[in-house]
Amino acid sequence: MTLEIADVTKSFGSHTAVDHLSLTIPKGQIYGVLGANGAGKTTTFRMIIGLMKPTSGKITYDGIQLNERSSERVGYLPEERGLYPKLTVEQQLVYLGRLRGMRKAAVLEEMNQWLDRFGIGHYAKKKVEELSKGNQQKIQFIASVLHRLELVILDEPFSGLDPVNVEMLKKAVLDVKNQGTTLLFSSHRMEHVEELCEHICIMHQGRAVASGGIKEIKSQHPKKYVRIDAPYALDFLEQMEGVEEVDIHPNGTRVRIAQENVAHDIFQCLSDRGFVRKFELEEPTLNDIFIEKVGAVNE
Ligand SMILES: Nc1ncnc2c1ncn2[C@@H]1O[C@H](COP(=O)(O)OP(=O)(O)OP(=O)(O)O)[C@@H](O)[C@H]1O
Repeated sequence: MTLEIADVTKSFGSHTAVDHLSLTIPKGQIYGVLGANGAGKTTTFRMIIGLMKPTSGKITYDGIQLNERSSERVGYLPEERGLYPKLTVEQQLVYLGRLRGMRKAAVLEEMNQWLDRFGIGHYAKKKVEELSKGNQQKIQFIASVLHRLELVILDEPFSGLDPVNVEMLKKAVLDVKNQGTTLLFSSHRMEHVEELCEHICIMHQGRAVASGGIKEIKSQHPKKYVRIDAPYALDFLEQMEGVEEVDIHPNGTRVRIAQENVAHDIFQCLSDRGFVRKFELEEPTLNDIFIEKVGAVNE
């Protein structure tokens, strides 16, 4: 019981936006799609909700092929905001809820709970255009989860939100997941993905350059890092065999090593020199893996 993207390609003329993409999105989880601008995330989402047809390949949910009617079965927060500026928040949400067969009273009940939770209960009668960008984003989120559909797709849900609202939305996403919904979301920000997801895909030029469980992806990544804080110069590290990069920060030094046993050699050298405040072998972060696979993210 999963969302399955099988060998999907989407071309626009001679440009291939999604290139033989295969992904399995497990049910009941939060799945993160990472990628730089133009990687093909939005195009993939549009195909899942049936706004676009794949040029080739198949997308199935619970074994059933998705089509133009799929948008009724999938909650969607689009990247470009899709609210009617002249409607009030209440009119907007009642309209969207009714489209999917919800009764007005049920919409209002859900809406009021969400608005209160987001600290904007008093905005129900305000026009969407009167709300700040961040608050419009919250309304857009409510619109995508209001009907409690099994699958919800959030395209860049955290963009434009301040850190307090990012945290608020992250908790909301987790609660929606805990009620049994499968969520698929995209982001440029690794830390959001790393915190929320068990499974991810890193997209680059329409292809999945890495996909699967975060733990497995990390364990397949042989590069390791050592974080060191010692009260003496660490320049000598750069000359050591197996040391690939030394990043010196005011609150510690981070060293990329070719494999784990180089950490033993470093530790030996450090203890010959004296006291070490901190020595820690770290897994690569998603950011490290992303940069290695794709290059730096341009935001
Ligand atoms: N309707 C379209 N017609 C032509 N080209 C398109 C169309 N939609 C997307 N593309 C192209 O497909 C590529 C992938 O775009 P897409 O919007 O899927 O990327 P993205 O990963 O969502 O990027 P971003 O993070 O900037 O939103 C881009 O090169 C884009 O210009």
